[in-house]
Amino acid sequence: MQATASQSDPIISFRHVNKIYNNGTVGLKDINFDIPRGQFLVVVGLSGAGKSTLLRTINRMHEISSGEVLVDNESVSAYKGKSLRQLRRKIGMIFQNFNLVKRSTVEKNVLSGLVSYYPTWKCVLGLFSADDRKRAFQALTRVSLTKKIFARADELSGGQQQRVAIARALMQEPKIILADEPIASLDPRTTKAVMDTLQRLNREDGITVIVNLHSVELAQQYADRIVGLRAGELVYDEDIANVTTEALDHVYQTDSEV
Ligand SMILES: Nc1ncnc2c1ncn2[C@@H]1O[C@H](COP(=O)(O)OP(=O)(O)OP(=O)(O)O)[C@@H](O)[C@H]1O
Repeated sequence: MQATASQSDPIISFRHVNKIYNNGTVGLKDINFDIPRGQFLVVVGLSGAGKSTLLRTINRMHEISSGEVLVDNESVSAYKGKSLRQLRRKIGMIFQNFNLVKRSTVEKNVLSGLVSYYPTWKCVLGLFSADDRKRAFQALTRVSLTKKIFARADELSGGQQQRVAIARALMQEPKIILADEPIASLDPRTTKAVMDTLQRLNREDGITVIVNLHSVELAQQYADRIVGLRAGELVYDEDIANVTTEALDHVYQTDSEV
């Protein structure tokens, strides 16, 4: 599938997106908004508000029930097989629990970001080209972790492991990074290192970054724009210049308080 987007088009658009889980739970309710290329967007909201669901509709980890999610002007629902793999290549994803192979080296974990480019057996046997190993080194340079390249992943701190996960995503040369609560299990110092790394990739490489966060303080510190979800609905959407703590508090009211 050929992307036909120009630089001024949004990189992602939500058009009347609804997601109802099989058990009837409403995940998302009539979501409508655009994300411009190169934005650092933070999504906030109470636990269960729909933040993870929203993020996962972008790379089709979750299927939507109705509406449209567009990436580069193409509806992601239309992608199948090879084209779906290509869509997922341009979207890196970072998880709260890092999703590393803990007994493998940092280098092998980073190289596994190429899994959609290599046959699985080559990945399992670790048969990567010298060129790709060079790229893995460069990706680790971007997250300031080259010294740990031959360490086992489980020898690293949580923050370092998350930066390995970011380096792994960089191997895909992503246009978009989705980060689902990337700092939820980290202490304040390592949180800063991870958020600073995401900010650097956004500013220096122009990668569009979308981060789900519980912390309003961090959201205000890093975001270009904050959107807020409550019970699957978009209830807040402001550029950072217009964000006020009082208005954000409204996002965190429970249904009985609204
Ligand atoms: N696989 C699923 N099946 C049924 N309901 C689900 C499923 N995944 C999520 N939900 C429900 O959908 C709603 C939105 O969940 P989601 O995980 O997107 O929220 P969240 O804002 O990311 O929460 P948290 O901050 O706790 O991660 C919640 O009510 C949740 O219980």
